[in-house]
Amino acid sequence: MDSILVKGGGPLSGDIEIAGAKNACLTLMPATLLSDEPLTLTNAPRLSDIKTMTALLESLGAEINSLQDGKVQTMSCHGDLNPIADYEIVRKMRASNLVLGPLLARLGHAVVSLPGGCAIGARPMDLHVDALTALGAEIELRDGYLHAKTQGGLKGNVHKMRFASVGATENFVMAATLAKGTSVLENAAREPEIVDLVACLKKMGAQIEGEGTSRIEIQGVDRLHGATHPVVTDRIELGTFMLAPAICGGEVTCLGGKMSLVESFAEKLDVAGISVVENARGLTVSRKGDRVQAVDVKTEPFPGFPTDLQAQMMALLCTAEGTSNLEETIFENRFMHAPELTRMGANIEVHGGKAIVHGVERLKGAQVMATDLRASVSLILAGLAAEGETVVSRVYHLDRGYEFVEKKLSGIGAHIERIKG
Ligand SMILES: CC(=O)N[C@H]1[C@@H](OP(=O)(O)OP(=O)(O)OC[C@H]2O[C@@H](n3ccc(=O)[nH]c3=O)[C@H](O)[C@@H]2O)O[C@H](CO)[C@@H](O)[C@@H]1O
Ligand SMILES: C=C(OP(=O)(O)O)C(=O)O
Repeated sequence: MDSILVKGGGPLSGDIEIAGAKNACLTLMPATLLSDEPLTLTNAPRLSDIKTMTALLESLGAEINSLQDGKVQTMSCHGDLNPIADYEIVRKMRASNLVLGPLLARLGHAVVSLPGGCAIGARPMDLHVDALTALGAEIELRDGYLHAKTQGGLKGNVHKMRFASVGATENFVMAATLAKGTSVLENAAREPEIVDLVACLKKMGAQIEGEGTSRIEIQGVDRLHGATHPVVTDRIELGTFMLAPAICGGEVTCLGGKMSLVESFAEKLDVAGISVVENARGLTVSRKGDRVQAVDVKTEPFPGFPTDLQAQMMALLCTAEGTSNLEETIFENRFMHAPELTRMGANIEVHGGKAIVHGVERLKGAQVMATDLRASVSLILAGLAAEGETVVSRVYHLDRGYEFVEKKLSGIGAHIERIKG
């Protein structure tokens, strides 16, 4: 297994390119199951999760061509489809569950293994099951698989979710595009990746209103057609790289970054003493003073502070002046980076879903282990600012969500290399 070696150093400077969003691409790709015409995605990120989704869709009967080194994905589902999403692929990634809604809509039945993914919480499927059941699906769990069927196709209905789940919103919206009549989802998630999915579905001929609000209305159509769609910018990669100059000092421009994608995150950075300026090229980030100031953070569904930036923000706050309180409200087990940061000299207390970070002057390099995707990158960020060398092991999680991370960070002056293992 590969490791990443980071040497703490001075300020960072230059430009860093932000890729298309993993979490948008992982819901846009299954949308190809909804049509027998080709769907082309441009600005796709080059990630292992995209390869996993490619393998999954191919196993279901999709033809996929990866062009321009993976930046363009053309997909077509014109032949017979296999309704069974096998455990061996699905277990690798939570987002595999996003084939359930499209398969049900297109075929009227599907058998999808319960998904795997990062061990950040239990992550059940009940909200997906409830949402699709509201559209007339009959779903039961047998042998670790969700067996779903419909009697004569999906039918439009009004459904209110107990919690604004991102994935359940995506499954409901995709399924409802081909359902008979009108469907309404109340308490829908509002994440930019959902807005991007809807933009693509509309290009494919879907009739949808209200994306980006908590009420999405879908008028079912008989069929969807082909389309070409650019994947929206990855706001989590953006936020992660914004933290590099915040932690190390210097000035970095995140190319293609937009304030509207990271508003609540940038507000917290401002309180911590980090300047973020939007310009024609992206977001330019620099530290205002010598030392970052403590700030309290609570994760929430969009437009609140994203849970996917909590670990990286904790890395920043480890060396802040004062004490920061972090509250994780989305996942019940998402502080696994805290003991690893402690190995580097951080002073962190974790009590259930709350963490108290007492800022220290400096972190020190250490051997640490990445436990999940965002934890991995938080340890790299911490290593960039620490005295000496840090070796982050088990970085396969990292490759799920960050393309060419060593190359991108070296490009702004970081000392980082991959040790093949
Ligand atoms: C591929 C993708 O887009 N992943 C993102 C998506 O994950 P994902 O779509 O899995 O996240 P959800 O919004 O569904 O999950 C949020 C919370 O709801 C719970 N829940 C979810 C579904 C369900 O049926 N029952 C249930 O209880 C989960 O355990 C979790 O505690 O949104 C998360 C929250 O912003 C992000 O961290 C992930 O990066
Ligand atoms: C938790 C994440 O991804 P997934 O939902 O694919 O596990 C993430 O992107 O931080």
